[in-house]
Amino acid sequence: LRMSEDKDAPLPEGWEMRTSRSTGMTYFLNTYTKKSQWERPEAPADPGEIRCSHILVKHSESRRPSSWREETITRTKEEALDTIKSYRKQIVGNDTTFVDLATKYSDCSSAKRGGDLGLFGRGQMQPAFEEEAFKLKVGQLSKPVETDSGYHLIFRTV
Ligand SMILES: O=C(CCc1ccccc1)N[C@H](Cc1nc2ccccc2[nH]1)C(=O)O
Repeated sequence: LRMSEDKDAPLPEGWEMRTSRSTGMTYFLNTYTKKSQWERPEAPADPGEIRCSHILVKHSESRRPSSWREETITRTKEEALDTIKSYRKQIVGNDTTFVDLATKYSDCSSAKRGGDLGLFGRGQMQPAFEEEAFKLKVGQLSKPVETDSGYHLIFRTV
């Protein structure tokens, strides 16, 4: 029995199993394009666009060492990484929420929206950010990600 015939095998990300109302036959729905197919998909559906929130901690070597929070950001890279790691620990430990920390501390204007960056496709965000964001499953929190802006925690929402 080939793996692909294993009816219990989980479907690749972005696909859902449906039953045809008219024939009772099983088909597969691409939750992004809303297109359906009879064949069981073998690869994740390409999301095209995803939606993420992030927390950014800038430092003195950031591309723009300034933000709504601080006119001139002087913390060192090391301090910024330690800070973003402590935020991740607090979130994973349920001591606070991602949105609360983003709103209070993120050095990006998206802080005003709990860190939400809205929907974006490939080619819109800095490469290192995009690469990690598109690896995330919905509901997953990244490890610290470094870009020219500073250190980020990324949370994929859609
Ligand atoms: O570039 C922006 C605005 C990002 C944004 C996109 C969509 C909605 C709201 C904000 N802000 C930068 C900080 C910054 N650098 C980033 C790099 C990758 C993703 C988000 C980032 N945010 C800055 O303020 O220096």
